[in-house]
Amino acid sequence: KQYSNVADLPQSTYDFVIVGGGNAGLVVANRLTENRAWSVLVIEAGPSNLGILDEEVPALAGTLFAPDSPYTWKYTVVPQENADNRQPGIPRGKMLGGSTAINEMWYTRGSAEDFDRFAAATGDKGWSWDEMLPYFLKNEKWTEPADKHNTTGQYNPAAHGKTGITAVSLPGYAWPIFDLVTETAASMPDEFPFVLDYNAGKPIGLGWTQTTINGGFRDSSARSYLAEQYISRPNLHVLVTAQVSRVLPASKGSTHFTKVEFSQDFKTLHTVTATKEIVLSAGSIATPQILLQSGIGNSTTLKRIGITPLVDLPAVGQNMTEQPLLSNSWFANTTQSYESFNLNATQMEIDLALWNKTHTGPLVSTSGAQVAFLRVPENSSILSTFADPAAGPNTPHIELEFTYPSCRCLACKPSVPINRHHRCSDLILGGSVTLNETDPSPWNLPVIDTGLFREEFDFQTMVYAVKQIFKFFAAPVWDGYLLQPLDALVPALQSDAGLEAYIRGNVINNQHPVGTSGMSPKGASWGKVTGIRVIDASVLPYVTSGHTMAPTYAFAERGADLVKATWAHH
Ligand SMILES: Cc1cc2nc3c(=O)[nH]c(=O)nc-3n(C[C@H](O)[C@H](O)[C@H](O)COP(=O)(O)OP(=O)(O)OC[C@H]3O[C@@H](n4cnc5c(N)ncnc54)[C@H](O)[C@@H]3O)c2cc1C
Repeated sequence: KQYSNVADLPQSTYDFVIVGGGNAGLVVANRLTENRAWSVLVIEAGPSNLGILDEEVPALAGTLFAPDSPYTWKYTVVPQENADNRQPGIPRGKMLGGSTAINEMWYTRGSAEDFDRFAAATGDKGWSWDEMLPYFLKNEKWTEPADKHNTTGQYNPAAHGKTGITAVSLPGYAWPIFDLVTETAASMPDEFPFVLDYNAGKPIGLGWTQTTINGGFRDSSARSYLAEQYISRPNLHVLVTAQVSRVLPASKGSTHFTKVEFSQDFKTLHTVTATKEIVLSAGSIATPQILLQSGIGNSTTLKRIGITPLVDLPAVGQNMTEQPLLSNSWFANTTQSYESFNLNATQMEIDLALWNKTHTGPLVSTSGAQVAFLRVPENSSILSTFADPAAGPNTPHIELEFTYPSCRCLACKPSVPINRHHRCSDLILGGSVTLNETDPSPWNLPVIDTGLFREEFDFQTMVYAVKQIFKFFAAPVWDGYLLQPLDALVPALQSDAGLEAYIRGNVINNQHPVGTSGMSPKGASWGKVTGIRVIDASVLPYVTSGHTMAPTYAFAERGADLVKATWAHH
């Protein structure tokens, strides 16, 4: 049952208390309450997802993570010295479903090598590709696209789960650029080979995007793992609009944690007790923030800001890896575009009426339907100068997202630009989440550094990637369709200096931070606490070579199994 007022909660002691009702948290809540003898409380800072139209309609996602959205945390990053000291945003979902309720729904698992590297880093082969694949399948319910088109040759059925909980489907509306992208790739097969299914372990190539869309609706973790048949379980309580400040030890100075402290008005503090475990699933920014506020982190820093250290664990909040993202836009000679409904109220009414009636049409689309996962060439000077940060030879360095013709800024209104994102999916080492030292109040936002382009490999790879995009769109297929580049891109096409300035002046974060509570090697002797487990994207030791929702689902499925195994006989 869902509660919005703490006074209505029927109990103050649960077997498990889960902090954060997002991607991972709701998987864990669902799986633990399969055991009817266990009681579970989820505490979520944001509101319920129900009744929010933008959360239902895939194409309206952009409003959910816009800076003025009520459904995101207002995190900012420190000036990024390798990106013209700009401070690109890093939104995170703040409602039931967490970031799966506001994200762009791309379902990408990463490469098999990414997971084998997790297994090597942790000494736990349970995180390897072969052992994680059953968890991907357990999460996934392969679903036909909204337009029910024939999907033969667009994915590998053998790689997908049919009976899981979260819907995954292929694009459900045919945009005109599909054929142009396919034709261009076919004319450059060495550089843009076709990949039937980038989720089968070897993602390199250009193929069709898979997304968590169910019959035209976004399928967030709230819509799937908290569907009516689950939220109605008597042993599952979900409290919304309640923000957790700390986890508290069983007794003063103890490293066994049993209580969760939270508030609904940022004045009155409440606590609930977990008799078995507290599961922290507040995401890559908030989970380390809560740990630090609770005295788990770098003891020296904690003491300096007046927090009593309980466990010295300097890695908390450190080792963030993220991905740089850059949009490159040209004007296009078409009226069939995202822009038609973004900027034209009448068109939006027509498209929304269609969506309401049939759950089909352009609004079932997320940002793109085709994607290329690529490596910089093995003989390039980049790879001879820098160590290859990828997990292996079948792991991409670059992702090119071919988005629909769109324009999200009014300045572009008279024309219709085609908008392509791409980003390096390599590692940025050294991003961090730390407490605000001048005011470490638990209700304050933490200090975030995503370390954009701190690694020169990332920058050089971005240069290479943009040049590949220029080559792709110079193909004759685009004549007559593609018009001039947007003004910002013009200098980039003219000189290397112009390209560098353009990249540094426009790169942003890709919303995939991980590693801030990264897993230690199995059996590590340091930083031990009992009573708390972290299950969310923050535990991934490195970012995968793709987006982070699918890995988080799979990690949460395995995480839930590990919790179950611990308490199987209690
Ligand atoms: C705008 C955007 C677009 C993205 N696009 C994609 C995409 O297309 N494909 C993809 O794979 N990935 C995408 N991602 C990334 C992906 O969604 C996240 O990596 C993943 O969902 C994170 O899961 P999580 O469980 O760690 O955290 P979240 O899903 O963010 O869940 C954390 C939850 O904890 C709650 N919380 C936080 N602090 C507290 C507190 N103190 N007390 C109580 N509750 C708290 C939050 O409100 C939230 O509900 C995107 C992310 C964003 C933000």
